[in-house]
Amino acid sequence: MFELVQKNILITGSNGQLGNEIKRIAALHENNFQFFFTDVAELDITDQQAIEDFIRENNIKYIVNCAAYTAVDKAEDDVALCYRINRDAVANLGAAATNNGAKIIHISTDYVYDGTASRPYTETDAVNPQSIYGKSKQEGEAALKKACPDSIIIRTAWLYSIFGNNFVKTMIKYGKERDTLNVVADQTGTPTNAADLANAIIKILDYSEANSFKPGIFHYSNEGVTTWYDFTLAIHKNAGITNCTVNPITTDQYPTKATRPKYSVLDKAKIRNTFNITIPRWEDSLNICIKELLSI
Ligand SMILES: NC(=O)C1=CN([C@@H]2O[C@H](COP(=O)(O)OP(=O)(O)OC[C@H]3O[C@@H](n4cnc5c(N)ncnc54)[C@H](O)[C@@H]3O)[C@@H](O)[C@H]2O)C=CC1
Repeated sequence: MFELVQKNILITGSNGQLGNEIKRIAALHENNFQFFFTDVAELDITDQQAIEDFIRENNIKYIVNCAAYTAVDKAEDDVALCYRINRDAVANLGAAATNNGAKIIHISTDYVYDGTASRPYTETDAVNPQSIYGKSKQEGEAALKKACPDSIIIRTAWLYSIFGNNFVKTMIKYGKERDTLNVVADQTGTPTNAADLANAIIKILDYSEANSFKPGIFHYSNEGVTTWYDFTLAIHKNAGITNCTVNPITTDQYPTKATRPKYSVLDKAKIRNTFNITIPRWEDSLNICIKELLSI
């Protein structure tokens, strides 16, 4: 008789934007997968022994690492902790996965690039991070590949969600409170609705079960290109905010501790073609998120 074997999946950092979005859709996939949702209180990824024990005791087959140190500017001063979470803990996860025959899907960032390109980055382009956060994530990728060659690394960008704090929520808040707002117009990239990335991750898990695990680096953001300024205009339009004038400014006019890439559009042909994933445009996904935010 055919026996359905559920595969156990550990989601780390599940109280964050991406982790919460995976939680939301997990129920639809419980026939194939049993999810173990954890965050730092239940499972601190810097605790190597705890990670080893958890993976072994729960017979984990896949780890989706959504845990990270994500405070980009704060990281410039909080260097040791940033590296502990974004590099050393990722190496530990990799070692624990290898020791226990598990596979990893790890999330990385467009900040591994220096942003000097003038065409979309492909996964084979040289990395050259310009911030502590970017460096820590890039070194995390390298440490993971060494500790667990059977890993998928997804570089994403400009993540937002109905959960947590993010640019979309902040611009809605400021748009309601202020008459004018200055937003950087010379940084180009693509926003990513974390719900879309969560769907892509589930699709990769399904694919891995049905076919084979395809290790490597992959890009994922929504489709299209924008700047923070144009993104803000779209946010306000979708949210029905009409009383706030948004002024375009340059990066020099808005200094931040951490250097951001000027250009970080990601080429996504590899993830689309490998896993047969359809990627929504950023305008459509923004519309969906804001509709949901306004209904809460
Ligand atoms: N937010 C963004 O704009 C972007 C994020 N990314 C990457 O995407 C991934 C997901 O990001 P978000 O969901 O936005 O992050 P988030 O900041 O919303 O969530 C991160 C989660 O990790 C948890 N965490 C931190 N330290 C931990 C530890 N030692 N043990 C266990 N959990 C710990 C936090 O409690 C939090 O719930 C991260 O790898 C991030 O670097 C990549 C590009 C852009």
